[in-house]
Amino acid sequence: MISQMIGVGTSHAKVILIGEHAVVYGQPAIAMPLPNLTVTATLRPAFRGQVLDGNHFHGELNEIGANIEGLRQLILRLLDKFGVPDMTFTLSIETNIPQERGLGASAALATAVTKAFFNYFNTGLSETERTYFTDIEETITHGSPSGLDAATVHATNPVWFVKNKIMQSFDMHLSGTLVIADTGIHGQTIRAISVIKEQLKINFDETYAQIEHLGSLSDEVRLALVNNQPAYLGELFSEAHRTLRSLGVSHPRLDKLVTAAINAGALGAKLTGAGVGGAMFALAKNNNDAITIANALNAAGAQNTWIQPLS
Ligand SMILES: C[C@@](O)(CCO)CC(=O)[O-]
Repeated sequence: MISQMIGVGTSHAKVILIGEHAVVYGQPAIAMPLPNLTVTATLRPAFRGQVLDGNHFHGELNEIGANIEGLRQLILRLLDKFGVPDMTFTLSIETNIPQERGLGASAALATAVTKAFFNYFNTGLSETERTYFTDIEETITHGSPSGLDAATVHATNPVWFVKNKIMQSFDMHLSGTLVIADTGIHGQTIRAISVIKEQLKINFDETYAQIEHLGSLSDEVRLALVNNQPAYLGELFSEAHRTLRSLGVSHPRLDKLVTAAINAGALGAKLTGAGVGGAMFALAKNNNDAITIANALNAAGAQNTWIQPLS
């Protein structure tokens, strides 16, 4: 196989606007790309070793910590696919996506690494293959992912997603700005998913009704995005946060940031991603309001904030 001197792959973060958790049970969800938070993987041949060199880890592939087992398994599968299990290389990873905050860092990393290998071996990468390889990492890191993260870290538009059924990008026409804030606490996808599984065991009817309610909020959010109804959209986001909180996947720090955003003039706010830590976002009317809200979030203890216009 003819290879390039180096192989480069990039991908970006995502924010789930609505439908997290409910998407695991077949309800629709909407997520959008965050193009300013990116990851770049660069694969270079080396004289010895199979070395990962990233901001969050450095070392031999076989000695790397258990927290990146998903990435290790993905790389082994890629080496296998290209028939070079013993290839010696350095894989450099540069990223500004915060890890384990529900912003798609692991799916973005898996996609960037997959692209770097395909690029190195001069091979076209189909969407099916990209999803297949990204899922190898995601399944180990997150248990049984819905596929929403994997779909959105490669998208250029918002994605309407129903597990194993629909993945559709759509245009929104909303005047408004998102302010995303990091609680500084690691989100815990596997734990958060099991919180809801437990709730279903204890009280199926009520829990399932809440999951369906989140699904119906996704329908409404899509309409509000397309019809430019920011005030209504804000209410829908806040209602989703209340529902996720009553399902047990919020966190006092997330609730504090949601309240701070609303008090600072946000139209609505909610956690995003799996919750139990991680990130939240607020919807601001415009960029000026977004700055005021970001300041309020920082004052309320956010570790970091990002402003993302919606139009
Ligand atoms: C909690 C969840 O809905 C989102 C995690 O980013 C899990 C999933 O969709 O796989």
